[in-house]
Amino acid sequence: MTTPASPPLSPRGGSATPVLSLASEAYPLVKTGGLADVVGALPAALGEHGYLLTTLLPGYPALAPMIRGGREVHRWPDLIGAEARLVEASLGEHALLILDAPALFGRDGGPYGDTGGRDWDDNWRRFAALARAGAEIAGGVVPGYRFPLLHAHDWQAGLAPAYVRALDLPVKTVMTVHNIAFQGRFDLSLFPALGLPDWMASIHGVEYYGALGYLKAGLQAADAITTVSPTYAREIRDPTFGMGLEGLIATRAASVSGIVNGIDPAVWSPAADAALPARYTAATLDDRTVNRNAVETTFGLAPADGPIFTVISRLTWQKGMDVLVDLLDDLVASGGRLALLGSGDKSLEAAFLAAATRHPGRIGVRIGYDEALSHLLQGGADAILIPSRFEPCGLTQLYGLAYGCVPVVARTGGLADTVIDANEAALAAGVATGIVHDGVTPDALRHAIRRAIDLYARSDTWRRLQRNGMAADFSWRESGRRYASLYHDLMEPA
Ligand SMILES: Nc1ncnc2c1ncn2[C@@H]1O[C@H](COP(=O)(O)OP(=O)(O)O[C@H]2O[C@H](CO)[C@@H](O)[C@H](O)[C@H]2O)[C@@H](O)[C@H]1O
Repeated sequence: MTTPASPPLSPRGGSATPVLSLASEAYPLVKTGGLADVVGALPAALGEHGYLLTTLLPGYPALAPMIRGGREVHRWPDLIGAEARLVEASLGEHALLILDAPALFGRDGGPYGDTGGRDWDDNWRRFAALARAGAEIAGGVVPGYRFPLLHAHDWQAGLAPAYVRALDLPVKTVMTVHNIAFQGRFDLSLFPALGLPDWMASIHGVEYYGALGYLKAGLQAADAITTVSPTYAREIRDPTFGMGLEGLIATRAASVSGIVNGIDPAVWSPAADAALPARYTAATLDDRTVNRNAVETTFGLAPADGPIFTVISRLTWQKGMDVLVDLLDDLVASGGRLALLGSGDKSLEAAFLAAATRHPGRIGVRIGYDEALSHLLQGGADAILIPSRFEPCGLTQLYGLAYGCVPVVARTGGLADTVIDANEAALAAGVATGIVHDGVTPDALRHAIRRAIDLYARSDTWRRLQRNGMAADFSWRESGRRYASLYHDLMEPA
């Protein structure tokens, strides 16, 4: 069905085409990972192309001040079993709708689980409510609002395209996969509570290997599917990366595309970063030394000649942290140091802390989540290690490139698409930006770390790597254009 060509109703007026972006996190309001960065940056990226994105977010406690200061525009007495209201708010230029449902979202802990990291038992209800609200809002349930296009991010928004279909709404849908490993699987017995038509309890709807699959539902129902890099878009057709969804992705191949993430220059720019003791550009890279010294002090590293590696990551198997942690004695013996910021699997956290105890002055570990510290590390460390087994796009290598913190990455997903290995040909051609290794094995990673240490010793070559990375364009310009073109094609098919 084609969207009627009626003039778009824009909540802020004007002639921009309204799009509802639906997600469980958005920087700077709530962030547990890269999803938030992307959802937070898309409105500005698409604004340049005539689309006005409004982001619908759950009313977590962190949003309480905005809920208090916002304007109620709708109420649901029973949204998947909970009372809810919709509050209009904004953060600077970023238009927001907040789903205020205290029974679902008004609780301490993270967006998905309690303070101990245990998933909430009712996540199925919380994110079904978010998705149902999103579909209804896009369809026009709230006076003054209608969105001809709904853009759903990850499994938490995955049911939204299914609701659009079930309610037969004149809304086009895009499902973006930031990580196919997280799928939102729940017991099939919960299906009746979702309020979807019976036929959707099948493989053609939300059923998935005898369970409910929220991401699966979105992939099945959406008009278009995107993921966050071209390589990952190809990889997820393969069982190694598709995590059981490869068949569906392959079936829908004509509707799947990969659009690499950009970075938000308002947040990630070494020339204007308030979190850095010294701001710098490619022309003033010597000034980075001040930040490097701050990294040494903060992480208790003793001055030395070799490079300071950093890791800023969830400490998980996906990120290859189990392989890296076993190589740290070698990294130190080869002349490297490490400043790590991360949290995740308890056994990995303990293993990194043990390595720091074994190598005082050479390895510093900060377990936790610290946005400002992540900026200091990008602005002061020499190289960032990202040995991911799979990486849909990856943002920390992009921040590394922009900050002259040379990325050392596995050749997978978006890492393969954004870092050019410093082999002799690429060095000679002046295009190398980092070090890329094949496979996440101890040998491959050890070799990559040693290559980085050797290259670092060739200070002119290292400078060139830094400058090449800093000159590369990972702004949202091109990716924003590609999303805009997708939106356009969906709403006004040729
Ligand atoms: N301890 C810590 N303290 C402070 N900041 C920390 C931190 N640990 C991580 N971060 C920050 O969190 C973000 C993580 O970004 P990634 O691209 O690695 O995404 P992630 O795997 O979460 O998400 C998924 O979605 C994104 C977005 O599409 C994809 O790029 C990615 O491949 C996919 O796995 C970065 O902004 C990083 O600086």
